[in-house]
Amino acid sequence: MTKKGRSLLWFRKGLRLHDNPALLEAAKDVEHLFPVFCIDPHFYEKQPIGVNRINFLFESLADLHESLSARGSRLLVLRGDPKQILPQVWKDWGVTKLCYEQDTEPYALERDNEIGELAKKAKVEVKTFLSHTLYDPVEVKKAHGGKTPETYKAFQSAVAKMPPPPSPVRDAPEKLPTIAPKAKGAEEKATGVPTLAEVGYTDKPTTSFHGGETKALARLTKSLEDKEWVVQFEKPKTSPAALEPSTTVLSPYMKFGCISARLFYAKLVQIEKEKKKHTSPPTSLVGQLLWRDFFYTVGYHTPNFHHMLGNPLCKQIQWDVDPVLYKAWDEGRTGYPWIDAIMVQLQQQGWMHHLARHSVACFLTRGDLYVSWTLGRDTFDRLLIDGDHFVNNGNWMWLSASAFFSQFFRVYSPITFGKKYDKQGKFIKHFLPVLKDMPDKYIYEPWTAPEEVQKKAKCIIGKDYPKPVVEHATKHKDNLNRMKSAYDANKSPQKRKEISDGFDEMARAEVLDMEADDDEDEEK
Ligand SMILES: Cc1cc2nc3c(=O)[nH]c(=O)nc-3n(C[C@H](O)[C@H](O)[C@H](O)COP(=O)(O)OP(=O)(O)OC[C@H]3O[C@@H](n4cnc5c(N)ncnc54)[C@H](O)[C@@H]3O)c2cc1C
Repeated sequence: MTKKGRSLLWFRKGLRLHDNPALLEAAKDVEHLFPVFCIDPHFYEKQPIGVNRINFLFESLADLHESLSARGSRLLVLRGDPKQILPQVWKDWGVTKLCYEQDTEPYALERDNEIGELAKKAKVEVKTFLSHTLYDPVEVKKAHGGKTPETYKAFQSAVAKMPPPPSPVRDAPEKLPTIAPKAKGAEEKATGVPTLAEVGYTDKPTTSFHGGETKALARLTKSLEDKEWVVQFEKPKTSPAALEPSTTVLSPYMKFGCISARLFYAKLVQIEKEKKKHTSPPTSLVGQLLWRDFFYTVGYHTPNFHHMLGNPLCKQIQWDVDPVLYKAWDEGRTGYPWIDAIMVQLQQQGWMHHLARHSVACFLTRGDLYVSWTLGRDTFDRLLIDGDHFVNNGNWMWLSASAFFSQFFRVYSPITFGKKYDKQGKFIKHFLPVLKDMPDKYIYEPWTAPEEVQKKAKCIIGKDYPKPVVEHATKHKDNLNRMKSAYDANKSPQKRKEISDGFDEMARAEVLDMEADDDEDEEK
């Protein structure tokens, strides 16, 4: 049988050849296959993305290009708005079928709807596949009696009624159809990936985590090597202060789809079966994957999930608009070494442990600074290499006690929490070398060190390292009262509306534009 059609495989997330149903479909029974990635200005012009994250993406694309090349194909990197460039290339290349993995983020839904319409007009067949999550959010809602599961428990009981997550599909064939040799402009586009400079970045990446399916699979294998560690994994028992990460650091690979969630899940379930005795959700590793799916499900079904205003799940809270405090937090200058070291880790590595994220998110919002969670979300979105729409928004709402979690009186101390894991403050000294000679006794509260000690440590507080921007002991108590009033107000629809109406979105935007002019929470 001679193969005739030409298909276009559009990579967006899902930057992998394993467990990629869209790829299998695109490669099936066609003469030529065009694997395409569009560098969409939407993602890096409208909102700044840190150099570590964009570099991680480019490394992932380069890896994909290599793996495709080994199979006789290549990655065609196009630049521009996919709504404009895809119709152009499918016309130029005579494409008859368009395949891609579904993306449920709001921007992607709108974009893909428009592209679907354009394809229909051009008589290009469209085939899409759900392979970024374990479960289909639409099916989960159905299993929950047509209601959105708004708690992890509700999500668990919904998925318990569903068939288990689909097994990963087979790997890409060893030989893929070639791109059509004379397709207009295709050869020039097959140059792989632009350099950082070409897309306007002057800084060099600083993270030690590198993108790509090859690295992702190696990391998965290494993470699961010690089966005892896997079956005994309990997230709250892993250390946020470990310099060698105490969890898998697979999140950036999951974000870009360099690793399949279904493959990760299948491997965990296999190990659990083999070992018999194992920890359980929510704290086990399987539990971590379910958290991800939970946020994807609830986020998909909640309008304005990424805003406070117009978001039915989110408590309306009159957060302070304080550019000075926000910037101090964003730049790691709060004067609390535990908080600042984590923020420096974010800038340098683009990744922090989950409980470290808890600490800084609580500090920015209800704990200390009383600044809006959406500002913290934006900082994370800019700097995290795993910055993920649903997971980031969901966790920020959680930590600010705006949704999902309501025990706002349980506040992380910026002084004692880190100490439980790292008495000597090795983590702090690593990320804040200015404090490296500060005696252990003062490392979490250097402003309490006598002048002589500060001099000896060559770190004068207020000069070499900032004084605390707020006094935790008093501020967190004031904030508790404010949170209590906010929670009371949210019980009345009228008062809730008054808070929303009074919240100044413009002031919030100005903060973003401005150029630098007792302990434990519920742990997951
Ligand atoms: C304020 C805040 C913001 C966050 N923003 C993000 C984000 O933008 N992107 C992101 O991937 N994670 C985010 N997290 C969740 C979590 O901190 C990271 O997923 C985790 O620390 C990644 O490290 P790991 O891969 O070693 O996790 P592991 O513990 O090894 O877990 C395995 C996988 O499970 C998933 N996972 C783990 N914890 C969570 C969780 N709480 N919610 C959802 N999925 C989870 C991740 O895909 C992770 O790779 C955020 C947490 C907080 C508190």
